Amino acid sequence: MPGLTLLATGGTIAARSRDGVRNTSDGVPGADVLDRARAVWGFEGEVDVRDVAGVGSSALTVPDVLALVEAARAALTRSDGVVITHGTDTMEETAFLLSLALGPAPVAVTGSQRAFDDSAPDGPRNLAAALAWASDRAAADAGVTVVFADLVLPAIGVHKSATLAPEAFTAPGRGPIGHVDESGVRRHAVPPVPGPLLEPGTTDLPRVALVPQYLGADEAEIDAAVASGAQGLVVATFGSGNTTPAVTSALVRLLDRGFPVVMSSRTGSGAVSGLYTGGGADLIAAGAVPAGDLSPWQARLLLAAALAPDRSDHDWATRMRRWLADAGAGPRS
Ligand SMILES: NC(=O)C[C@H](N)C(=O)O
Repeated sequence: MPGLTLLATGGTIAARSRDGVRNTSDGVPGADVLDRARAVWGFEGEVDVRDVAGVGSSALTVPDVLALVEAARAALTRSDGVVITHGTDTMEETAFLLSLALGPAPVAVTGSQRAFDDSAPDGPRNLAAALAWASDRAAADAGVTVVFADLVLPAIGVHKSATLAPEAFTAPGRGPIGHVDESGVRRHAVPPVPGPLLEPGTTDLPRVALVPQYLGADEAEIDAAVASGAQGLVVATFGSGNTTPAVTSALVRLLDRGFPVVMSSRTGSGAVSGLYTGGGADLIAAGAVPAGDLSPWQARLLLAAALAPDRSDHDWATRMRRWLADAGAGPRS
């Protein structure tokens, strides 16, 4: 059995530049990226390389990522662990979908902020670290992680927090759970790893809208989301879970007719709650589900997975609350 499978999807780690502009849709194959990474710390383990896509991550769709999930699922039957190279722009969403589908399987996602042909690239070291992590016992039950800039971050809660800096990812309140550098692999925390929520073979997810809060927001985006066929809605609230009076009223009306509404905060750190009347308290009283410390983007995918078709149990809210509790993002009932 080969040690690892590398699934290459493109992104800046494979991109070449011309006149200062990067092209992520005409990148180098995974084998070339792997060669450079092997040179960093002399990784000699066996790696089965598969090029599954060759695009910037902003061009990926949910069905594309669900196809990647299936490729990772198949790879896990042939190898001890999976490493995925991926653009950084949507890495936090892909890593989260992988964790919703695969639970505790050892999958490390990485990429770079600098192009393959940069004179001081960060990609080879990031991939070297991901290979070292995924082939180490420490990764065996840690689930999906993002390995980047020497840090090992859990997929749940990971967030791209810098546009260009090589230290591109954080997971406030949740990570890093480990480090990989010249001294080797160190794991110093056990992340909560809920069991899979997505059924094997899922090829698409129901449409879920994301509605942002901003000074003076009214119900226009909510109306547009419902009119466009959304089957659920995540509101990126102010602070600890608040919304404008107009948005609170519109969401309570939706909840009263059984429309799924989930709360997440636009702050980037900490959990949402029902602390204030006129906002979070009213939404939770009407049946909105608070998504703990999940970002609006990860909460959107969680709701979509909880609403996914072909489930015998149709209670999306129960499924979400159970998963959130197992993820350390909600109360245990
Ligand atoms: N650093 C990167 O990989 C950004 C790139 N635009 C991508 O997400 O594919």
